Amino acid sequence: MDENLKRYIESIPKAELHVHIEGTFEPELMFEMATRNSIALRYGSVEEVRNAYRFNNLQDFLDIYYAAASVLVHEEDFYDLTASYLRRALADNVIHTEIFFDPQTHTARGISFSTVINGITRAMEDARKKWGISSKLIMCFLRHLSEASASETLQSALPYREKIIAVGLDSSEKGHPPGKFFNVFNRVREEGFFAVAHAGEEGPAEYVWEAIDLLEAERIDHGVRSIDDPILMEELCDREIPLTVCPLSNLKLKVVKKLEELPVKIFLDNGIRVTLNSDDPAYFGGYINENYLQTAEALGLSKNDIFTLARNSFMASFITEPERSRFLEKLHDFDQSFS
Ligand SMILES: Nc1ncnc2[nH]cnc12
Ligand SMILES: [Zn+2]
Repeated sequence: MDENLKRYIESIPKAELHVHIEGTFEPELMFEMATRNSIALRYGSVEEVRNAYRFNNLQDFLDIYYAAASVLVHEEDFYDLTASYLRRALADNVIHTEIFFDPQTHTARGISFSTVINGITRAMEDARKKWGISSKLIMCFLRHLSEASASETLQSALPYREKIIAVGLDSSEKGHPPGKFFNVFNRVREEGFFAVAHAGEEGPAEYVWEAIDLLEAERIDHGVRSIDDPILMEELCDREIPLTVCPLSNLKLKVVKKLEELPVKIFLDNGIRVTLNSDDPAYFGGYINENYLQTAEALGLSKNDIFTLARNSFMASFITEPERSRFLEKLHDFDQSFS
């Protein structure tokens, strides 16, 4: 790739809107925590762990991802995990990030909700003070579990409502349509949270319709299957509903055979607020800049496309309007002074 474009991608200020904190768990840190918490891992070395990261679909990945999370026990573990992601994101010039966490993965093994959320949010606060990185937290319900379990999780979250900006839906998509969570998402919105949902990753465009019409999701995570439905594409454009696309994730989970198949350029050219994100960077071989670089290379994206993607990331984020103006100003200043 052109050196100038590479430098532009690497240095442009951007927001990350789709990253699972449990998916940033690097094998080195996993071993360190397994040792300090006296938990046996089923792998003997970091290399063995990395070798196991070959997936044929979303479920293959989720099985390993949930197993690895069992090493996270104490508030300090959640703190360290979050701090190390934030440090890494900053190196990619992420100035704002909206982080997912999956409380049910932890509460199901007897870890309290407070341990998880206090560790994560303390690291977010410290990173803001130390490094100036802005962040927000999104709680996800695991869609392979019941709506009743999601409701219980929402109840546990209410004492921490000030720490959570939005509620989402993740895990195994096929066979678990958004409509399964219709009632709990009504409560999510009544309680004042924004709603988001993973949809149209492995599941059909119909699930994207359900997410926007039944759950009233304000942002769709992945959403790449929207390409199959021109009326849905128009709807996403008209209602300004952003998509948080995760290219390396889609490649590693075989949602696409090669990055050239990703409809990112088509979404851009149709005025859809598409953004690029890393999803589970420790598992998929790259943080956000690597996702931008490989996508730009595969799709022949221009500097102007990159600017639009970065601008979309701020337009699609759940920040206040003064914060958005401040970030957009930074973006424009960067673009003006880049040479
Ligand atoms: N790509 C993904 N899809 C659904 N659930 C997830 N949890 C973590 N990564 C995910
Ligand atoms: Zn995801």
